[in-house]
Amino acid sequence: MVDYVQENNIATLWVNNPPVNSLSSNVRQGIYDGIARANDDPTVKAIVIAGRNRTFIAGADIKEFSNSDGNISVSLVEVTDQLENSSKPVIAAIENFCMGGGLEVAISCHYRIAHHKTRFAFPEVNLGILPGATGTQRFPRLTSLRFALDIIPSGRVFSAEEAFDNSAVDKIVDDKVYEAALNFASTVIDKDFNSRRTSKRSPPDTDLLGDLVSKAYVTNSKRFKELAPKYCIKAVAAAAKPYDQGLLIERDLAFQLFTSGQANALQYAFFAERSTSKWELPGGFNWKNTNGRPINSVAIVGSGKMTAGIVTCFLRAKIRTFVFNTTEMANRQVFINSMNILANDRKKRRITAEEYYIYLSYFTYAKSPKIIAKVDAVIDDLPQDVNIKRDIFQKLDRICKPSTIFCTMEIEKIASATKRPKMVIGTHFFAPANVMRLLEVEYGPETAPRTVAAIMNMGKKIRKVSVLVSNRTGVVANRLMGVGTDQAVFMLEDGINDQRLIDNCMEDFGMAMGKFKTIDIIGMDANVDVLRKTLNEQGYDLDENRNMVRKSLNNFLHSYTYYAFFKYGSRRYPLFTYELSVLGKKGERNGYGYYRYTTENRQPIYDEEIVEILKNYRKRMGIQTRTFTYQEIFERCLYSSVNEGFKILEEKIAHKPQDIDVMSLMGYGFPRQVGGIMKFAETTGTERIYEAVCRYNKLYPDQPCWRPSKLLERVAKENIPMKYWGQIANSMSKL
Ligand SMILES: CCC/C=C/C(=O)SCCNC(=O)CCNC(=O)[C@H](O)C(C)(C)COP(=O)([O-])OP(=O)([O-])OC[C@H]1O[C@@H](n2cnc3c(N)ncnc32)[C@H](O)[C@@H]1OP(=O)([O-])[O-]
Repeated sequence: MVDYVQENNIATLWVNNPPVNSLSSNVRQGIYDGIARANDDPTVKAIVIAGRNRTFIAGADIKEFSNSDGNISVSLVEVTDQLENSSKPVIAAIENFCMGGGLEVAISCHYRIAHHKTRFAFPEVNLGILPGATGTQRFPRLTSLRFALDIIPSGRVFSAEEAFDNSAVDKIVDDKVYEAALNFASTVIDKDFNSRRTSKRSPPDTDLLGDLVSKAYVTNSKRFKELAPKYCIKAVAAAAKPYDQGLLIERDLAFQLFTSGQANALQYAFFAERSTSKWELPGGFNWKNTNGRPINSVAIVGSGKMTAGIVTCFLRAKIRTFVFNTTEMANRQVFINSMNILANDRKKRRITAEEYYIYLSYFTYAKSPKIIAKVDAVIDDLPQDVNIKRDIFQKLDRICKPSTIFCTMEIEKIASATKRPKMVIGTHFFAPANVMRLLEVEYGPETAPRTVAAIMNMGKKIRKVSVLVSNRTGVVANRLMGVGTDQAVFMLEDGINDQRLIDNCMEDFGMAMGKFKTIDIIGMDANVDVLRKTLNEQGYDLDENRNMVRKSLNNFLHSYTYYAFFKYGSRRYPLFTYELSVLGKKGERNGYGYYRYTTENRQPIYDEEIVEILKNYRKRMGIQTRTFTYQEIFERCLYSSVNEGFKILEEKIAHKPQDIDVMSLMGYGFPRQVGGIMKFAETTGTERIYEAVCRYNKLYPDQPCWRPSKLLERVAKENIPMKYWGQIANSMSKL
């Protein structure tokens, strides 16, 4: 784990814990013992710490946080103290990743030499903790309170150049960082380095503490539903006190965070996100035993609202991207929109000017399908009309090379229209596609495992978190969270007069956005499309009925019969959203939805008109209004999604609870500090949720989302821990 190598009078401690040299207990012990050995050896004059596997140290081993193997070794605080107190100068040779505990190790050394491409960060805040191995006290002393208050509460990654500019490293090299560190070591042998002991210094800007702290509170306020950002600010502020006092404050805050449920949930989310790449298919094919061809070129067919967002994902990954539309104007518009997205990235310094031009050079127009004949994958962004889609894909099937994969949301309909059903797969991007990291990948009954492998790898290349699901109807993430949205609409219809009440309840819980704000952002049309599709599956045609009623009655909106047709069937549908869409409210896009929006300010504004529309609606529907408790709002919005999550598992649409959690986190802004909808179920207690689901099922028999999932029933009754839920679902007979 840590190799001790001596060359002449310099000892090197090589950290070797692949893949990212995390600071597991053995590594900590190895560094500690290595420093002691070098200090005891009179022939050693200086010590270098470097990392094997072409990286320095990416931080603590997160698995050990919740899963100690009983291996008692020294703590990281003991290691950092041991480093700083070394009687011989210690030089850190830093490259690739220097994060968390790794950065705490580096700043406890006396000198730091870094490769110019090194990425530095204190990502602890993202795991619900703080740099509690003296990092909050040493870092501001080495750099400044200003820089520490920027870096530690945000967890943002910073470059070697920024590290140098802020005195966090002493030298940057373009090549061979270890050799540079050895050379550097030979220049400091026998020199006094007492002033290099970080804890002995004071931050250079303590006089500005008040202003800097206020600024940090404002900058990070959006994340204050999580405890860690606030605690990080408090801990860094304590660095203005004498070191020992600051350290006590750091320890106290670190302990409080470590034992909070949030830290546990955030660490769970870290691994859940990574676990989605370990996909598995029912026949035993999986990410390990299946190779897919690399996707080096794609064609995006169509020009919808999301096209430019999708295109930029590929451009940023330097994948040759063809945009295929039959009109030059449509192609041009996609180019302009993609250029605007990248220009914004450049303005916000997410990419450099050079990268901007390089990325754009990967864009190509295609007016004729022949131009895209040789692409590795075609991505469908055509209008929702299946006949148009089938027609175009039939043509592409004749033109494209045999290995071209077709990605569409209508897998079975496109597969049956082509002679390559094995090469047809579903990809669902979430809007805005250039921002949202979730990619839902759906396999159909005929999709080949190699096609799955190719598209899952493509997802990684375009920096998406890809979740593999089996194809049923519609987007799984929408199904998961959509049931909760329907509940919100029903409660509004049944008596809540203020949409903010439900939105606030969800936002207080930590959701990035309330239910009605989400409907507005997604757009009324998209929501009504889902309703239209659901009704189609039940044999109803929303528009057909609308036309029918229109013909027979002048104003169908006043038609009681029309609504009664759906309401008094066996199932209730969230028709109020439909009513608003018919009234011309399209959501945030046209400024009118459940809220109002102005062109200057896209923030939702409460709209009293909704109450009037609601009153008329209720009258026509014959709804007797009633009051709702906060608890009922909370339970109906969230427990309905939990029940749906269990159904998605038992129907074998998703493979494991982590996949469902990632969909809720990355597709719908579920609070990361709760871990995801399934982790929420575990924390709340499945027994409690099952009891509520049964209660609502009795109260609302016209809402099938309350039929209790068999899997939920079993895990609740037998009190089965979450780690077995996927296994049990897979052993249940297919529904
Ligand atoms: C008292 C205070 C103590 C100190 C606390 C801290 O240091 S807190 C700060 C702690 N540090 C952090 O928060 C940094 C967390 N790490 C990262 O942000 C990224 O991994 C990366 C930027 C280092 C590399 O990105 P990349 O896209 O090149 O690679 P990738 O992300 O795909 O990971 C590759 C594999 O390594 C695994 N693994 C990675 N890190 C850890 C870890 N620390 N531990 C365990 N495992 C870890 C990861 O699961 C994956 O395993 P798999 O699935 O192949 O079995």
